[in-house]
Parts: sequence; structure tokens; C-alpha cells
Amino acid sequence: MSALAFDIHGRDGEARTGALTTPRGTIRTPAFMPVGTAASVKAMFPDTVRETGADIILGNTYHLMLRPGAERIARLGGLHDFMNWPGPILTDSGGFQVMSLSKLRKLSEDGVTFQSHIDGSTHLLTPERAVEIQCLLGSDIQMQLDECPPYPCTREEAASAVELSLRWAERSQDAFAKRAAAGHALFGIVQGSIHPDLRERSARALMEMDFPGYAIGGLAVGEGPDLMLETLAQTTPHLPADKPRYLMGVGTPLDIVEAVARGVDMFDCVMPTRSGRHGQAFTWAGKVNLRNAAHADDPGPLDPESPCPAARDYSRAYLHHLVKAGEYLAPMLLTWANVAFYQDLMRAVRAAIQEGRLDELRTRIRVAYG
Ligand SMILES: Nc1cc(N)c2c(=O)[nH][nH]c(=O)c2c1
Repeated sequence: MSALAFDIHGRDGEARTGALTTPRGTIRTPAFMPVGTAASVKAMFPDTVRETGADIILGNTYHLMLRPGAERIARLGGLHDFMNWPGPILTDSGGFQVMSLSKLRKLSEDGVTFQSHIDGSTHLLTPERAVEIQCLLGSDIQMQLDECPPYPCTREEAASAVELSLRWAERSQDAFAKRAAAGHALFGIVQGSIHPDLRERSARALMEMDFPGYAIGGLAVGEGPDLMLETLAQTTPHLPADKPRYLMGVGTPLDIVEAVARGVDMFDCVMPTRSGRHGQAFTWAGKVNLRNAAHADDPGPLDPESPCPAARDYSRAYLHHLVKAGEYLAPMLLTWANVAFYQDLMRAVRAAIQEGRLDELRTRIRVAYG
């Protein structure tokens, strides 16, 4: 069923660089997916997102199922046509955002019942409905519905979430086999909180189900970078070396390069887009807070090392002014600069792996972001 081809072109320790080929295009890995929450990467034109080097974006099932609705998007030709993004799209299952955004949610063996944060309407999201919604959207890479326990949680809660997510993984695969279009793929999601044995149990059981790719969930939920990276190192060895690994919800530039060094191939995070809307910029010299009055008279660009016009062709003084004045152009330029930085970072990561100098890049990023 899956037409995903994953080719590894180079290695540096546990890090891999390669290409993930889908019917809608090839994704250079390690890859960062800008988040297109409700059918847009906020404050950016799709063409501009593409020009930053992004090969794939992420869509949020929770938001799209509530507004404008999966069936409506399907009637209008699917998410790619709807948002004018012809490249690959990965969608999450909606389960994680139900637990973080909706009201009055109730988890059961069948799925999760919740009230919409928009209008209070009641919805039931099951593994089968999550697959159906992602098929209606036309997602190229779908995620199974899973249970992501909070951090901290008891070992029993973590173990229970592993087992429920494994039962939902099987139901998701059955539903996917019945209705997914040729060329689409479904990833399993590894859970297990911070427990190495639970992580191994989850990874090995999913591997038995032979997914074309594996997401690592249950991290970036408050455990902190050290515990995240420690748990990651205890998870990736139990996943197939020839399949892509996607670390959900990560992260800062330092998180990303350290996770790449532990064998991760794909990432998504709202950090570049959300930070851009709050006056925060990512540069090769570190983070810059454009709200800071120190920039009020600075004629220099945001980042002279950036290939992005937003980071190169406007002074910090101007960006500071736009931010303080609440001008619409502020989130537009800073989001553009941030998404472009993350793509520039991934370009540098891929080259560093190919040339065997990832540790050098890790040091550079640790100095700027550590
Ligand atoms: N940090 C995380 C971000 C996410 N979008 C998810 C998710 O969608 N599913 N499951 C998860 O565990 C998870 C963790």
C-alpha cells in the first residue's frame, strides 16, 4: 500500500541524511516541517514557504476537522488544492491536540470524545475516524491515533498509554488498508514516556506491524531537553534502520541537531512560526528579541548570514519599529525569516552529515543556542 521510498545517502555516527520520496515530491532528510495548522503556515504565502526550502508541511487534523471540516475540504478537492500547496503534506491524527485544546474530553477504548473549543459541539475521534479524516484531506503521510500521556505521569499510566496506542495502531492500519489512496502512508507512533523498557516494548510491537515510518511521540511534553534526548537514545535503536523516524513537536535548533545525532530524520514544531508572531527571531548567532529597545537604532540586518530577504534586506531598527507598532508586516517578515532559518539549518545539517562534520555543527549551534 505505501509508496514511500526512503533512501539513505550518508551517515555520520547515528545521524542519517537521505530522501523520502512520495507521489507528490521528495523530502530531503533530515527535514523540518513548518506547521500549517488550519490550512496555512500562519503569515506566509505557500510559495514563500516553498522558497525557504521546505519540501513538506504539517497539517493539524484537530483544527481542520472542526473548521472548515474534512468533508468540505474533500468536496473542494482536498487540502493540497484548498491551500495551494502542491507538495507533500503530513497530518497528525488530532488526538494530541484534542487533549491539549478541547474541553470536556473523555478517553475510552473506542477513542476520545470531546467538545470543540470553537463552538462547544461534541465529537468522537476514533482510530478509524482519524484515518477517514486524513484520507478526506488527502494527506500524504498520516499519523495513527495515539494516547500521549502528560509529563510527569506514573509508570502505570505510561504503560497503559503504550498498550492502548498499540491497539489503536492496529485499528488504524486496518482502516487505512480499507480506504487510503495508493501512494499514501501511515506512520505508527512510539509511546512509553521516559521508561526505556516501555519505549522498547512500543517500538518493537509497532515494528511487528511493519509501518513505512515511525513517529516518536510522548516527548517535548515538559520532560526537558536532557530527558528527551536520553529517552530518544533509548528508543531509536529499537526502530528499523531503513525507515524514517519522526520526532513529534521538536524543537529548538539545539534540540534538532542533537536529535539528528541520535538518528531522527523528521521534525515539526510551531517554534519558528509562533516565535515570529511574538517578535522573536532565530539567527545563526542565536535568538534575537526584536521587542528589545536595543535594536531601535540598529541599521544592520537581522542575520547577514541568512539567504532570506526578510533577514537580509531590512534593518533591525525597522523590524523593531514594526513589532512595537503592531504592524502586520512584523509577523510576516519574522515568520519568513524564522522558517527560512530552520530550512537553512536543515540544509547545513544534511551537508554536515554528508561530509562527516556533524559534531562541528552541533558545537556551533550549542554556542549560539545552548
Ligand atoms: N510532542 C508531541 C507532539 C505531537 N503533535 C504529538 C502527537 O500528535 N501525537 N502523539 C504525541 O505523543 C505527540 C507529542
